[in-house]
Amino acid sequence: MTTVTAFGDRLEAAFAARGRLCVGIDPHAWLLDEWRLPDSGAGVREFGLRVVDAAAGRVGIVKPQVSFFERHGSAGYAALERVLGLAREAGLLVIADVKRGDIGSTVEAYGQAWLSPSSPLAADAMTIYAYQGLGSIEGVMRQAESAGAGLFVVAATSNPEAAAIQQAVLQGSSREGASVAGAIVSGVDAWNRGRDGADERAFGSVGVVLGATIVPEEFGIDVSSDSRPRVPVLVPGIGFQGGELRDVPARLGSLAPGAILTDSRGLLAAGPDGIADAIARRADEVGALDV
Ligand SMILES: O=C(O)c1cc(=O)[nH]c(=O)n1[C@@H]1O[C@H](COP(=O)(O)O)[C@@H](O)[C@H]1O
Repeated sequence: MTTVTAFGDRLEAAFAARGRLCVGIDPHAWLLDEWRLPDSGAGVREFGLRVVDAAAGRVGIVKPQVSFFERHGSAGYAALERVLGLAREAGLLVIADVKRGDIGSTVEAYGQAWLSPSSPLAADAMTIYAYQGLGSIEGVMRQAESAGAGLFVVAATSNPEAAAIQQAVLQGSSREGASVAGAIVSGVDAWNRGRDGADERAFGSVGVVLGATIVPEEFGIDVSSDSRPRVPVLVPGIGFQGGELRDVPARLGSLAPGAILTDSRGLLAAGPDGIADAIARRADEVGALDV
């Protein structure tokens, strides 16, 4: 039987080696234009490969947003397979930003697509939704664990229109009275604490997504209690969406040590000639944060 290294342990190693900046790979049509690349499968492939090249050795984590590849159908998927493969060969931890969610058996099929080591789309982690109930993601959490992969469950997002749903209060369950976002974070935390060897681990393998533009406490998320293993927290929304890097540590409070600061357009807009320097500068800024 082959042993797998837990995603939380691999994340800890990535933090130690390269810090906590994550480079988003989001080939928007306007960025392809600025990068003088065609808006096609070949264009997103070239874009993705160049971003991976610039990220390798400067950061430890990348996050391809698959929607921009899906726009080009099978050619986009072929491009994505290459980008995922190159990123993993370069030693980067790859978070596939796929945002999947459904009944349990279907989520597990998504898990096979994105987390199974034998899949052509294999990544180290994927983003998911638990809006069909925390129970609907239990199977994929187990699947991720056996593959040594990670999951990031969307909890409180960076877009302003999300608050009405994510701040809503649960009724008629064991988490009665908790907000949707709060229940997701505490559910993930409880899952990580219940794993074998949890006591020795710095980080769990299931994380949450909390936008840099929001204040977690306003979403009913407890940021005062220190939990171990720590919950990895994917933090998007810096720069283009108005989130400030310097606000993140105080806002995340006790969750801050798990923070993965992710930036897409704020780096990609530097263009093909400026991307490597932009990544290096942002990595220094992230490294200077008190988390
Ligand atoms: O899960 C995500 O990464 C995510 C969650 C969220 O709350 N907000 C959010 O913007 N994202 C993703 O993070 C990236 C943000 O892109 P930039 O605003 O260009 O840095 C996009 O790929 C979004 O899909």
